[in-house]
Amino acid sequence: MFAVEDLSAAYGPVKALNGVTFTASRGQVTAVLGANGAGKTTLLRTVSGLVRSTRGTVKLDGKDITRTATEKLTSYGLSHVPEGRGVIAELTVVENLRLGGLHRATASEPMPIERIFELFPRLGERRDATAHQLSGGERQMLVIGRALMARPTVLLLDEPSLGLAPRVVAQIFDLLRGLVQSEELTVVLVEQNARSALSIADHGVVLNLGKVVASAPAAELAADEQLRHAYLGF
Ligand SMILES: Nc1ncnc2c1ncn2[C@@H]1O[C@H](COP(=O)(O)OP(=O)(O)OP(=O)(O)O)[C@@H](O)[C@H]1O
Repeated sequence: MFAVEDLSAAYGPVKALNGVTFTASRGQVTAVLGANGAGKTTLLRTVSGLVRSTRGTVKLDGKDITRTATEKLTSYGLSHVPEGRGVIAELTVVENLRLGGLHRATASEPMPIERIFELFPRLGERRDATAHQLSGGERQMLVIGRALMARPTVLLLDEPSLGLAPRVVAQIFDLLRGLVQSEELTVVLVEQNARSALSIADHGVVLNLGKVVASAPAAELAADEQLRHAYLGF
C-alpha cells in the first residue's frame, strides 16, 4: 500500500499542494486528475523527492519514505516517469532499457529485456532503432519499459497521453492495464485526459488548487456529471 498523508508543498508563496491525502493499492491504477495547475505534477515531484514537502508524509508498505533522496527511492521500489518522454535519442531501444536497469530495487536483478518485449511487442520489433527514430507512442512505451527495468513496486506516471493521438493513447492505456495485473504493480497515473484515465483506473483522486476535492472508485467519478463538469472537463 502506497499512502500520502497531509502532503503539502510550495514554490515560494505559491502553495501548490495543500494537505493532500490518498492511498493507492497494489494491482490497481489510481488516477490523479484535475485541471491545469491543480497540483498533479507537483504531487508526483514531491513524492519522488524533487520538490521538498513542507508538511505531511509518504509511506510505502508502512515505511516512511518522506523526503528520501530521489536515487534512493528507486532502491525502495518507487519509479517516477516524468512528463515528456525523456529518452536518450542517440541510443537504441535496447541501450535505453539497459540504463533503466542500472538503479533498481535493492538485491533484485534487473528485469530481463525480453520480458519488456513480451509486455511491449512493438518495442521488440524496434529494439535496434535509436530512440529518435521512434514514434511518440513508441517512446512512451520505452520510458515505461525503462522504468520497469528497475523492478518497481510503485510506478508514478506523469501524463503518458500528452501529445499522442487518441488511438495511441488507448493502446498505451490498454498496455498499462495489462501491466498492472501481470506485474502486481501500484500505478499512480497523473492525467489531464480524465475520461481515458478513468476508463482504465480503479480509483480516482481529483485535485483542485492543491487540495483533494474527490476520491472514489473510478466508475463513481465517471458517473458524477457535476464533478465531471466542474473539474474534469468532460
Ligand atoms: N517550478 C515552479 N515554480 C513556481 N510555481 C510553480 C512551479 N511549478 C508549478 N508551479 C505552480 O504550482 C501550481 C501547481 O502546478 P502543477 O504543475 O503541479 O499543476 P498540474 O496539475 O500538474 O498542471 P498541468 O496539468 O498543467 O501540468 C500551479 O499554480 C503552478 O503555476
